[in-house]
Amino acid sequence: MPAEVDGDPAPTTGRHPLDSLWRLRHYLRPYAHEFAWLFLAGLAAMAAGIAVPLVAQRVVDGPVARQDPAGLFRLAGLALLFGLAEAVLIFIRRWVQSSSSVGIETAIRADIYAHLQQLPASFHDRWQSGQLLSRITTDLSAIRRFLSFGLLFFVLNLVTYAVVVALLIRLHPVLGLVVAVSAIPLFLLARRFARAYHAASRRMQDQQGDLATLVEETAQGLRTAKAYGRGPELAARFAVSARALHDTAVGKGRLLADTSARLDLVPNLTLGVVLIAGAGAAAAGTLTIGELVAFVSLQLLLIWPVQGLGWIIAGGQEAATAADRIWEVLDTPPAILDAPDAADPPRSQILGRLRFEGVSFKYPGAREPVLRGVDLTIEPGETVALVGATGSGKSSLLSLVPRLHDVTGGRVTIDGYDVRGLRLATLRRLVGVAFEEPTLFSMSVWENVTLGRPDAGDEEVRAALTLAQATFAYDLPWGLATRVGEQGLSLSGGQRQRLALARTVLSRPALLLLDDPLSALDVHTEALVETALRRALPDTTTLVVVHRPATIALADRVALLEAGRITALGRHSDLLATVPAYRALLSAEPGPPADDPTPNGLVRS
Ligand SMILES: Nc1ncnc2c1ncn2[C@@H]1O[C@H](COP(=O)(O)OP(=O)(O)OP(=O)(O)O)[C@@H](O)[C@H]1O
Repeated sequence: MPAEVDGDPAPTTGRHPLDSLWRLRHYLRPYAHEFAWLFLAGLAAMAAGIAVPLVAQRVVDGPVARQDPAGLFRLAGLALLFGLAEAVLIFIRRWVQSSSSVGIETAIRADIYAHLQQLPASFHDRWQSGQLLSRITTDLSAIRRFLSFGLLFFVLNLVTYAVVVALLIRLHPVLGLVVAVSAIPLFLLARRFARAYHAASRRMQDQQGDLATLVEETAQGLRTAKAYGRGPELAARFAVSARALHDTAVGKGRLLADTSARLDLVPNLTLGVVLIAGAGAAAAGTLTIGELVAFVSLQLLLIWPVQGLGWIIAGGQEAATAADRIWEVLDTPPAILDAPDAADPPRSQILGRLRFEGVSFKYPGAREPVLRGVDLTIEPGETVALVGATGSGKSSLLSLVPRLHDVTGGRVTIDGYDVRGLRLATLRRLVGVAFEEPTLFSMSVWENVTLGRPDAGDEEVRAALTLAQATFAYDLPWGLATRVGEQGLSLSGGQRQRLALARTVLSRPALLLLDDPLSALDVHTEALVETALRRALPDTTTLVVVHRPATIALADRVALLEAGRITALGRHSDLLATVPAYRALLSAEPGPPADDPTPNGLVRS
């Protein structure tokens, strides 16, 4: 797959609005039994409900007309029995209903979450987290609500309508046909409403996602906002977004109210016509009083299905647009996957020779490549410092090794294996990465540090913490059991970086990629960590992005990255002596123009 479409949201096609919902049908399969019972119980309850007016007809035309108390009691008992059966069946239906729809919601949520984990970093770069959050919460709730109530009542109400109309036609064909014809305006109204509501639902769900993103950004950036006194601006942005959501919600509510009123009018008008014409027919003797009672009672059974139609269509459209939004995520192909014949070499066979061979890389959608033909070989156990101006592509280069992104040209190899030909799980065990901005999850220090090595023992964890100069963790209120990360104990930037580094080294990778992971430490502590790293991991190949000359000097070699290319490679002291651009970068000296990388006789790429 070309990198340009790597992680792009799936394009929306001109499909029918309900297609997305229909595509979720395989989630119903495990609950097919429960749904079958659900519909059976629903249909049986409906039949019991319809039977009551028919019994009433027998009562009026039979025992009441003949003044037969015994027959009256018999038929009244029968009506009572139908009523009881209806109540029991409704109870069974509700009982079954709750578990299956929640089960389906949970299964879809699990799939979305698993898929999000597989999607490449470029997908997450471009999707707002609030949009993902709203899909996995509110959109799924809309689908659950529709599966619990809407779908069932849609089917039951349709069947009720058809059965009742058939019975009405049997009772009195002309009046029955009047009721049947009333379905035409109902259909037209419902179709118009469905279209308008579909658009409003989608707008509202997108706006909910925007609002969730805003709230998340505000929570994360609260300190910055306060420091710059930007609270009022953020509040104003929030108010605009909240107002838009409010307006859409009100519009949707009014659309539903307006349509419900029109829908309501149809059965009530029909009832009026039937009452007048029915009374005439009864007077003319073409309809018995009992039949008229049954006709009107049956027709009253149609009031709720018609009244509920607006709600059901609204719920169906909300579920359909929610399903659309969910498929936009699920249809995005996970571009970075295991190759079919992916290699899985044992760790003991990997020495750790890292090579970038003519590596080029362009972010999806970007006009210019960030890296253009990078050639660099790092020998097993060697430490190379990667140096370059801000934005020169250092982090991008590192991200290609564990395949957070894939190269768009050339290749990256580890001991001759193209990283794209290694199993992802193997690759990520071989490569340990520590970033400048460390992520600590809302878990204990122990869980955070052992994330890549859940089997690590006390001694190994202690050694990793010592190496990363992170033994402060033992002095936290609950020692390593102290919860950190979001909603956990607040740690300083340097403390977080050292815990993240301990996590990286604990996994004993063959290759260590350190993306300025000690920037928050003082120079002295940084040097302590770097020296300890080299002593404790002598066989580990290390590529480290650093800025301070004292730390750079600890590396075996230094690579200078300029405008997407390695323009100089050699020992720190040699580069200082011979490469003006390098000297300029590490001091306050102005360097040569950016388009004139002059590496002065050192290894050039
Ligand atoms: N996810 C991304 N999507 C698109 N462009 C990106 C992305 N990340 C970085 N870039 C662009 O790629 C270029 C190189 O960024 P990169 O982060 O690799 O530089 P860097 O050398 O590590 O910078 P620094 O020293 O400031 O961390 C920059 O111009 C940046 O705008």
